[in-house]
Amino acid sequence: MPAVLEIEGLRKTYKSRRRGTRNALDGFDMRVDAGQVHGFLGPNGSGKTTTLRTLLGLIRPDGGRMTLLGHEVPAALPTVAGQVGAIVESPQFFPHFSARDTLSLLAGAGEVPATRVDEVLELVGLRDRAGERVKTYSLGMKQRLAVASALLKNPKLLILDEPANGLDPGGIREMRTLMRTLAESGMTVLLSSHILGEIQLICDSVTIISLGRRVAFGPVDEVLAQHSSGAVRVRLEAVSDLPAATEALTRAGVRVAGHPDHLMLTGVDKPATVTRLLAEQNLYVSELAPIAVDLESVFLELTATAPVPGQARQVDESMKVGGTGQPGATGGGWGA
Ligand SMILES: Nc1ncnc2c1ncn2[C@@H]1O[C@H](COP(=O)(O)OP(=O)(O)OP(=O)(O)O)[C@@H](O)[C@H]1O
Repeated sequence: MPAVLEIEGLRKTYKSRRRGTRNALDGFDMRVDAGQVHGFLGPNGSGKTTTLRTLLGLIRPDGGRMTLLGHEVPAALPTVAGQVGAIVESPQFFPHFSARDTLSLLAGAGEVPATRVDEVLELVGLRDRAGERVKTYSLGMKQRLAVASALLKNPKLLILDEPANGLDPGGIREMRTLMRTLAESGMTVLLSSHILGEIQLICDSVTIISLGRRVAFGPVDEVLAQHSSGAVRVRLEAVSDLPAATEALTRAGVRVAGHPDHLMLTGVDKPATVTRLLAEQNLYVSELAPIAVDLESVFLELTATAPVPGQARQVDESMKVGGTGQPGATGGGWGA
């Protein structure tokens, strides 16, 4: 599958006399294949927006290589810009314009056929409110308008920073359907989001960034499998057999945690071994279920951002160069 977006060893340091020096990107790598919906995940301050802004030529990197649609950027941005739609920061719209006026203006400026305006209004679910002024729109409706504006040129690659921001549950579901529809039509979608359940449902593949470096990437299923704990829940036909099963499994080197009506096993390579071990003792399994790990737990583990009772974690202190925090001491943070 060809890469629509490739980043190798991207580095960016922000320097400010007042705020000091900060490594936002520290040799970051990324690859997004054609036709995929790709999730870009990372804690606050981990470098997502810096990556996207650098790709779009809004920030100059300190090192590394980037390609969009097979062309080196930023040099080839004038060539590829027409094939990339992006919302990286909340766009500002004229409050007294309607969605249709706004999109017609943008279509005219971008030499997009006027008929495309109604197509994108329909796609993002704004058709019925398209004639009303933007200032009367809810946050979610403005978000839909932003997506519509990025879709106007029917881009090959659509980059969206937090597209579900401000959407209600129905809107989030519609956005999910829209992303999938776009991917099925051949468009590649790169979206950053903090709604990990949503990413797990929508995305084919993900990149997780922490402290300006890639800490996981690949198809969602593979990332989950790589970080699966190997935990298995076992129920027996007779609950009274659980102590005997615990003894047999422990003797065989399996770690067992007992519960009133089941056992939790960890460190099991092949669940079939458990069935065999127990059957040899005339103990019969009624359920053997691997415990699925979700993207949220993988994310919290890899970025070290799981909440710690009694501690208010601070945002990305660890990234300050020459400051009190040391790289890797903590992950990024969710706080203010
Ligand atoms: N213009 C800037 N000047 C100085 N530091 C900056 C600037 N922009 C970003 N940074 C710093 O670079 C780091 C990465 O920021 P970035 O906005 O890329 O993170 P992010 O992953 O998009 O975070 P969030 O999820 O909160 O949007 C942070 O420490 C941030 O404070």
